[in-house]
Amino acid sequence: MDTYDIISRQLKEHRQLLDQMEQLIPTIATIADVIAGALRHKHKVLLMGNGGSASDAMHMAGELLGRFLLERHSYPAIALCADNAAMTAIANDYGYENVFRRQVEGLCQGGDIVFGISTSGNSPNVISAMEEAHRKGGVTISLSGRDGGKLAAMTHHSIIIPSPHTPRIQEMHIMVIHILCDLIEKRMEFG
Ligand SMILES: O=C(CO)[C@@H](O)[C@H](O)[C@H](O)[C@H](O)COP(=O)(O)O
Ligand SMILES: [Zn+2]
Repeated sequence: MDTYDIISRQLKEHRQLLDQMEQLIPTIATIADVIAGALRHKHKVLLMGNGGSASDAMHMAGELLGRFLLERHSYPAIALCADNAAMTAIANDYGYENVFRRQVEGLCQGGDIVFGISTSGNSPNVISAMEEAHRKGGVTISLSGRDGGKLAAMTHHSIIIPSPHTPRIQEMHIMVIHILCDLIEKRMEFG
């Protein structure tokens, strides 16, 4: 396959997947309502993911804490993957599987949103953190891909991107995150 074909195939995969996103509109709207409802009741959002999904978690936390498009007050959000000292200490002392679980144990209060991002839906550290979130009374939301894995099956609200390709799943995840931030901001500021 030549370079043109490689690029063209990836653009086509992206376009075809984008066309399938319409079916997720009701779920995206519900999740935006759930997050805005929690923020209105003074709860916070805890986010997590590995690799590219760690970037997505930090990206979303930044949009909520800073702003998306509107001038407004800050919404409380913490990307659990962003604290290098906590991540390395917990990984070193308790194992990588517990890097998010331990932070959820310390930070999550009943009604908080716990938002996990995993393309496979099977990253053990995200799944373990979601189990802890349920114990603490958190409301769990997942973004995944493929068949959703264990993560989609266990979270209260779930969006599964119907693709087997990790990069394509991640491209749709960031789009969903931007749409969520837009809806959350509008619901928070305009009701
Ligand atoms: O960004 C990419 C691939 O596009 C990678 O960094 C990828 O996020 C990592 O391999 C992750 O460890 C994959 O974990 P997950 O999405 O299955 O939870
Ligand atoms: Zn990536």
